[in-house]
Amino acid sequence: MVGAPIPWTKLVSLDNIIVGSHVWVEDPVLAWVDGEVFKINGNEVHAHTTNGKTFPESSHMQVVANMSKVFPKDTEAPPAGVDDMTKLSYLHEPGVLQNLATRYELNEIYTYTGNILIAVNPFQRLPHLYDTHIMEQYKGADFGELSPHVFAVADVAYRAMINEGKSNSILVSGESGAGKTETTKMLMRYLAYLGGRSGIEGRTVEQQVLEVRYDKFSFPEFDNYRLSNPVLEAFGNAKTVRNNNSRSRVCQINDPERNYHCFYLLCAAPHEVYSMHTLPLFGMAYLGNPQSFHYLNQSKCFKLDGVDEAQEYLATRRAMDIVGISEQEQEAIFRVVAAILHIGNIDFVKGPEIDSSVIKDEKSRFHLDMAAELLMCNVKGLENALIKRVMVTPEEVITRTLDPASAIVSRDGLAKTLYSHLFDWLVEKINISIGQDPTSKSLIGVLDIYGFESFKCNSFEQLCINFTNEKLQQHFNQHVFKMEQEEYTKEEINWSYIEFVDNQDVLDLIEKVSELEETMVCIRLTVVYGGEKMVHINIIDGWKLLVSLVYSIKQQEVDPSTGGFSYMKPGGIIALLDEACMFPRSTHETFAQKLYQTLKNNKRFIKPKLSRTIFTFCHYAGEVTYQADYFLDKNKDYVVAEHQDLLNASNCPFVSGLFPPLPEETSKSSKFSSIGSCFKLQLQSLMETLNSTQPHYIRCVKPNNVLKPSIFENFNVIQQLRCGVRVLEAIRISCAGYPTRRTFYEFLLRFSLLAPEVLEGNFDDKAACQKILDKIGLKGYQLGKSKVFLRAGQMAELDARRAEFLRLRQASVYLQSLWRGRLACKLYECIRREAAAVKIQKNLRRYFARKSYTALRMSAITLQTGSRAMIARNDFRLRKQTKASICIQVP
Ligand SMILES: Nc1ncnc2c1ncn2[C@@H]1O[C@H](COP(=O)(O)OP(=O)(O)OP(=O)(O)O)[C@@H](O)[C@H]1O
Repeated sequence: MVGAPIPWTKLVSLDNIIVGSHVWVEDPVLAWVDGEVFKINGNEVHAHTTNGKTFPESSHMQVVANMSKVFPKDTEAPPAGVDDMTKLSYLHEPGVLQNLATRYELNEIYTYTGNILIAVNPFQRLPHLYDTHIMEQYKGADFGELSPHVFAVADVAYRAMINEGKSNSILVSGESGAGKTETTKMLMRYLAYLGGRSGIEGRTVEQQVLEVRYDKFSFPEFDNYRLSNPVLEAFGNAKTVRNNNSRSRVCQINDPERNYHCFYLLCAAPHEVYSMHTLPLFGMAYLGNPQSFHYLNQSKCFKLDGVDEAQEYLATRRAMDIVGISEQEQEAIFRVVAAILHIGNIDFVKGPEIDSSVIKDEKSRFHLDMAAELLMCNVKGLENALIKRVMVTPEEVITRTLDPASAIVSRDGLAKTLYSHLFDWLVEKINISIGQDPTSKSLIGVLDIYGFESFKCNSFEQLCINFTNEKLQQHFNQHVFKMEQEEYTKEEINWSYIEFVDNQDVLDLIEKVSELEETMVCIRLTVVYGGEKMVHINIIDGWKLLVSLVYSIKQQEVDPSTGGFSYMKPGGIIALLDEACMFPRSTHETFAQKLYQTLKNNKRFIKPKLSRTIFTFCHYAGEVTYQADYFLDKNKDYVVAEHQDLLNASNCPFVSGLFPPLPEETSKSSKFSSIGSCFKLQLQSLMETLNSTQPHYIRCVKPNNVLKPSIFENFNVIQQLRCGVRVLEAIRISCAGYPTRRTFYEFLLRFSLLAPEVLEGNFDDKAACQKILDKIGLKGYQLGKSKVFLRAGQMAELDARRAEFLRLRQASVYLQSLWRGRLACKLYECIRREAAAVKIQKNLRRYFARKSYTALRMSAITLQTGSRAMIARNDFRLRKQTKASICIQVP
C-alpha cells in the first residue's frame, strides 16, 4: 500500500505532552536537547532545557517551541542506550540520535534497527571487536543473542545459505568515509572464516572471497562500485574529491584529483621489472615522469601520501598473477595503458584544407609513433583515425576531415574507448578467475555501493548514482515493509491497513520508457520529413539496447528539440536523453528545453526560474539540482567506426581481442549506444539478482567530518540517518504500522500500576495486558501471541497516563507525609509532655521516698542508739555488781 510520507509529528502523538513531560526540543547547535515542560500555551510549549553547550555559563535555559517540534523523551531509557532501536519506547529522530551518540561514547559502534545494522565509524582501531575469539562466539549464535555486529549479519546470511539453500545479499551503504570498505572487509573475513580454508586450485577461500564480482557496474567513470581486488583497485579507482564534477577521468581530471592509479603505477614501475619481463616491446611501455603526460598533468596531484607506487605496481602485478592474468596479457595491458598516455600527448594544428588538421609537431609525431607501436597498429591508420571520418550514406561513402578541436575530441574518444574496453576485459577476467561453482544454487552477494550524492554541481554521474540509490531505496522500503509484515504474521495480528512511502514516481521520472519502446521489441518506423526518408530502428535485445539511426535527411532541417520524433511519447530523463543524443544538432540547451517541456507537470521535477540548462529532481533523500551541460556527451558511448577498425586490425591479439568485429548490421549503422540506457539495464539486472536473494542491510555512518575518534556531530549524523543511511525511513515504515512492541511481561512491568488489581492471584499475562488496556480505553492496538503491538503515539499516551498516575501518587504521598508529619508533631508534643510529667512525678516520688526513708532511718537509728545505750548500761551495771561482789568476797 502506498501513501504520502508520514510526518514525524503524526508518528508520535503530541496530545500527551503536558506540563511536567520530559521532552526533546530542537536546538540550533545540538540539533536536539532534552528538557521539561513547565507551561503549555496553545501550540506553544515552554520548557526548561539542559543545554550546557549553548549557554555554558548556565546549565538551564528556557525555550519556547512549537508543539509539532517537541517529542517525548523516555526518562527510563537505559543510560547505556539500547542495542536495538526498536526497543526504544519512542521511535523518533532525537531518540535514535541520542541512542547512537550514547553508544558511540562507549565505543559500542554497532546498533540494530530490527534486522538492519547501523555501524558508526569509530575512526580508531578496535581490534578486540574482530579477533578470532569474537568470530568463534558469533558462529552459529542466534541473531540478537549477542551484541550487534557485522559478524552477526554475515552469520545469518551464511546460515540461511547453508541450512536453507537460500541466496543472500548484504547491502553495505553510507557516504564516503563512512566505513563501507572496512565493513565489507570484516564481512569477507568472517565469511572466509566460516567457509574454512579448504583452498580450491591452491587459493584459499579467503583469497577467493576477497575478490569481489563486478559484472554489473562496469563503467570505470562511475565510482559507484567498490573494488577490493588490487587489480580492479588500480584500474578502477582514482583519488577523488567529494565534489567530483569531472568528466570521464581518463582524459580530464580536476585538481586535486588524480587519474586512475594504474597510470601512476606504470610511471613509477621499477626499471628492473622491464628487464625481468623482457618481452620485445615491453620496454617501450616505460613512461617515466607522470608530469610529462597531458592526461596526468592537468592536476598537480601526482603522488599519494604514504604510498610507494613502485611497490604498488609490483603488488598489482602479483595480484594479476593470482587472478590468472598471464605474463603476455599483463604486458599487453600495460602497453595499452602506456599507449593511452601517449595518445593524450598527440596535438593537432590546422591543416591546409578547410576544417582539417595535421599532427602538430615532431613531439606529437613521436607520441603518435609510440602509441601505434604499443598498440601494434598501423601508424598512418592511427593518424587517419584521429583526423578523418568516413560517412556512410545509402548513396556513397564520403571521407571528411576534422578540424583540430574535433581531432582532439576524436583523440580523447579513442583513449576512453581503449580504457573502458580494457577495464571491461579485466572485470570479465577476474570474474572468470573467481570461478563461481556452476553447480552451486545459492550465493552470498556483498554490495558495497556509493550513497546518495548532492553537490554544488551535479552532473550525469550524480544522476546515475542517485538513480541507483532510488532503486535501492525502493528495494529497501519493500524489504522493510515485508519484514514488518512477517513479524505481524508471526504474531498473528491483523495488518491490512499499513501504509508505506513509495518512490516509484521518482523512478518513473528517470527510467520510464517511451510508450513505443514499452510495447515493442523491435520497431521500424519510417517517417517522411522534409521530403527525405528517415528511418529509426530501435532494438531492445535482451540486456543490450542498441539505438540505431540511419539518416539521409539534410541535418539542418531536423527540429533539434524534437529531432523530428514528436510522435514518440517520451518517458523519463534517460529516454529523453537518448532521444537528444540521436540528433546531431541537439545541444545541452535543447535537451534542457525538452525536459522542461515534457516534465513540466511532474511533481518531482522543478525548473528553476530563469534557468536554461539547470533542472531539479525531488529525490527521496531531498532535492538535487543537475546541470544539463555535459549530459549529452557523457551519455554517448560510441565507438567510432574508424577506431574500431583500427584496433581490430592490431597485430597484438590482446588489443584486437578488445575490439572484436561487430555484427554486420551494427557495424554499418550503430555509432551510438547510450550509457544511461545501459546503466538502467545493468541496474535492472542487479535488482533482479537482489530480488532473488534474502537481503541484509548494513548502514555505515560517518560521525564527523574531521575523521577523528570520539567526535559525534549530531547534525552530520542526522543528515545521514535521514538521507544516506535511510534508518529513519525504516523507522517511518515501522511507524506506519505498530512501531512499539512490548512482550506481555515487559508491558505488565511498566503499566500494571495502572490496574494493580489485575495482578492479584493467578493471572494470565495476555489477559492481564488486555484488562489494563481496556481499563485505559486505548483503541487500535493489537495483542499478538507474545507481544502487545502499539500504534504510533500509543506508547506516549500510555506513558502519559502512567506519568499522571505517578504524579497523582506522588502528590498524595506528599499530602500524606505532610499530615503524618503534623500528626507526628502532635503526638510528639503529647509524648514530650507525658515524659515531662513522668519526670516530675518521678522526682517528687523520689523526694518523698527519700524524705520518709530518711525519717524512718533516723527513727531506727535513734531506737537503735537508745536500745544499744540501755544494753550497754545494763551490761555495765552487771559487770559493776559482779566486781563489787568479788571485792566483797575476797577480803
Ligand atoms: N570498523 C572500523 N574500525 C576502525 N576503523 C574504521 C572502521 N571503519 C572505518 N574505519 C576508518 O575509516 C576510514 C574510512 O573507511 P572506509 O575506507 O571503509 O570508508 P568508505 O565508506 O569505504 O569510503 P569511500 O566510499 O570513500 O571509499 C578507514 O580508513 C578507517 O581508518
